[in-house]
Amino acid sequence: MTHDDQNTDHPQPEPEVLPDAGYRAGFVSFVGRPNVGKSTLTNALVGQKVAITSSKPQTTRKAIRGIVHEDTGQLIIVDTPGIHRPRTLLGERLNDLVQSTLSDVDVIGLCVPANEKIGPGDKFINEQLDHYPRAKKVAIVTKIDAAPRPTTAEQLSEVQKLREWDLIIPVSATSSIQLDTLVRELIALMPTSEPLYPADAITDEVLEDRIAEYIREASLEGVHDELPHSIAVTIDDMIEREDKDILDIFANIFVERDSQKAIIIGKGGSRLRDVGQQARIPIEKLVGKQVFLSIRVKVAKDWQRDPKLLGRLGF
Ligand SMILES: Nc1nc2c(ncn2[C@@H]2O[C@H](COP(=O)(O)OP(=O)(O)OP(=O)(O)O)[C@@H](O)[C@H]2O)c(=O)[nH]1
Repeated sequence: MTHDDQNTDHPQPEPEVLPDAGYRAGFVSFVGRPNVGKSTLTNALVGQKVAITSSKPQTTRKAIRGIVHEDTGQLIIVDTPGIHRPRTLLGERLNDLVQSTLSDVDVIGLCVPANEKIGPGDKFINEQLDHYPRAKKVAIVTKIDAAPRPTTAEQLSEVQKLREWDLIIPVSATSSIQLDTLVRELIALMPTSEPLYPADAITDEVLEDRIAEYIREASLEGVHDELPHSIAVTIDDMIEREDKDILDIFANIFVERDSQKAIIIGKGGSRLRDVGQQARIPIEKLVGKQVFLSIRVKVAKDWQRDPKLLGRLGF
């Protein structure tokens, strides 16, 4: 992460110790329309160390994406699958998850891109935030590298009209602008607390979940319409080979219909091979060794509406 504080030649006075200064730690969740840059921001804040930590999670929260450690405190970034109007049972469960997640966090950061006008989607999500009075609300204007300065300034004043914010801040995740400031300001909004995680913890998502997510991402490349919501990935087994430094991973891609299965597999299996190749890159990076990936595509009819199947697929 770059340091964007101004440097001067003068010796800096010691930072003033405020009466209530102390270590702060808490949970933040970034919400916003699809594509506004939530994942990119999370990754940039946590750093590229998409590491698996050996430490056991100390909470039961499922969706912790990353933990940022600073001298002043700890920022635990919790993932939400996005607030949307439920159409299926899956949608409802995801919304339940959002509800329980957001009811628990200390800060909610609404992400709005600098380079797109605020629309009904942003306003809908902003209104939903009223249901979480406990959380402090922060507006994050993302992607400022992609907008001329006056446009960003205009966006900041539009965002200001949405509600009383505890903080409004412009950032760019890809150009590392204002990321240190964002971390500092978010920590300042957290309650004083003991560290909630050990200093080497970066995420407590289990390895299998991350691997499944990479396969799901790769399987979504180039597909559209309703298919994305019909895909679920499970991992059956991960086995270290005894004779070689290779990890065998056996995964399933579940779809809802035969027609979708055909799309995922592609002509002569070509698409599925691409999915495997594409997914292997981040997975090998993650596990730090060569991976052999075996993916089977299975049809679980209407799994989004079937409570039993949903349970089996991890929802
Ligand atoms: N120029 C620019 N592009 C960015 C920035 N942050 C994210 N993007 C791009 O915006 C797109 C969406 O970013 P994501 O991080 O996937 O957005 P998201 O909000 O997590 O999207 P969902 O997962 O669909 O909710 C990607 O193509 C990113 O590369 C930024 O700071 N500057």
